[in-house]
Amino acid sequence: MSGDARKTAEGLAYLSGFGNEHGSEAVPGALPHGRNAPQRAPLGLYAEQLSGSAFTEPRASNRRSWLYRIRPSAAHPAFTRTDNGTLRTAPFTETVPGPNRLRWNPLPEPPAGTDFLAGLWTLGGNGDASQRTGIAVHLYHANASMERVFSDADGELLIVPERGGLLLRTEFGLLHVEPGRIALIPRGVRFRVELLDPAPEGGSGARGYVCENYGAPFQLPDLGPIGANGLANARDFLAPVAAYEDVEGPVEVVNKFCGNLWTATYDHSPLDVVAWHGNHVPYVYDLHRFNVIGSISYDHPDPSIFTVLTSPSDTPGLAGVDFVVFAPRWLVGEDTFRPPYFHRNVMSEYMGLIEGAYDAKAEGFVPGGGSLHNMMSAHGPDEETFLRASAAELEPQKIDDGLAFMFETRWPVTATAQAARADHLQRGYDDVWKGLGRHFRPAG
Ligand SMILES: O=C(O)Cc1cc(O)ccc1O
Ligand SMILES: [Fe+2]
Repeated sequence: MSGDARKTAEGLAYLSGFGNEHGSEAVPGALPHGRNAPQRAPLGLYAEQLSGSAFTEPRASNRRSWLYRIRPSAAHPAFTRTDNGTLRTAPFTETVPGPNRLRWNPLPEPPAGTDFLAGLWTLGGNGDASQRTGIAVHLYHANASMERVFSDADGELLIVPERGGLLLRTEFGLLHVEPGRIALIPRGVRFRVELLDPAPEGGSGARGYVCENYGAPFQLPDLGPIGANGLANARDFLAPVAAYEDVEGPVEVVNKFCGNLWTATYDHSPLDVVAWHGNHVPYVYDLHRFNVIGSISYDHPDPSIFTVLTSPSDTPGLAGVDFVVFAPRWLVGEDTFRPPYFHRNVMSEYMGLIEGAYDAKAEGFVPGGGSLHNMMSAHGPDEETFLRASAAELEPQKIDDGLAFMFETRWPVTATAQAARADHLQRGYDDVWKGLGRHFRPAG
């Protein structure tokens, strides 16, 4: 194992900037200059391109990286099928998509020895992985570090921890992510997840959410009249510096391909990239860096103003999925009902809670849980929130007691069978709106 690969999460070095042409070498001289594929790559390494877009996609959306590695990725035996566990993939056909509002409590405790991959539990999703459209919503609960290596050919992985820190050992280097931060692993990039804190505060194991995005890679949203700065600033996305494992010996590598898990035992670690350059790279981002923009006059703005990352579709403004964060902010709206409004949305909304509480729900929406409000399903503040906000004194108010997020997607989300039948599915969620009675007084 190289010195770099043995680093802990503390003191990791990063490269700042989203979408940049980054480059890094763990050993001086490992990264070639002036060409990608010299006749003999430096230090006896193999040169290999990893393409995240078609070769011919427009420059603005073209993604690839060049990796300089001890062994070429091609040097591996055949993959064989292995158990998919609780992982499911689009098209989702185990249930029919429904108009009912659904809400779940956190996942139950997994058996001892559950690593991140085994701990992935699919809630639902849309589209078709082999057509590269749509998303899957997964939750994870793990209590063991991975010893195997994983890569996902079906899509990129947006990891949103809710409990416990993770060290991600990727082909590109090491990333540290913890609750309040997110990680983005591009399609096809191999990585291993190690738990930094086996007994985090509030419970055992590491928990969180994953958006598996089969569609166009996440990018920063356009800012329009907001201007050149704001929301998630590009420089706050951090890519790793090169760090490699020089390990000879059996390593299990699991590959998710068109919905199934495939396994092969390599005779070396595939995390053996000594240098790399390119823009198809993993990132971490601290959600506390999000520059929240909102109304300073009246009305509650649409939550698109809170978009951190968007996966665009062929129709401008219509995202395959938006990742939206409800971060601490001031509310100052005058003569305004300040919490999220009642609404029906053509987009479908999966929401999760990283910590604290969410301003539309007084109770029942808990960290590690989640809610699904599918296309056109009516939702909004629960009764208690409605009554409180309708009567509130409209002083400037700091909302800083929680961190919630939303995966908002253009297609309805179909639940998996395990999600539709789960014990931790809350029965009676509709009741949170039941008491909203009539206040209509025609005479004013
Ligand atoms: O349903 C939700 O809580 C998410 C949401 C938040 C908001 O501020 C406005 C609209 C919306 O869908
Ligand atoms: Fe909503």
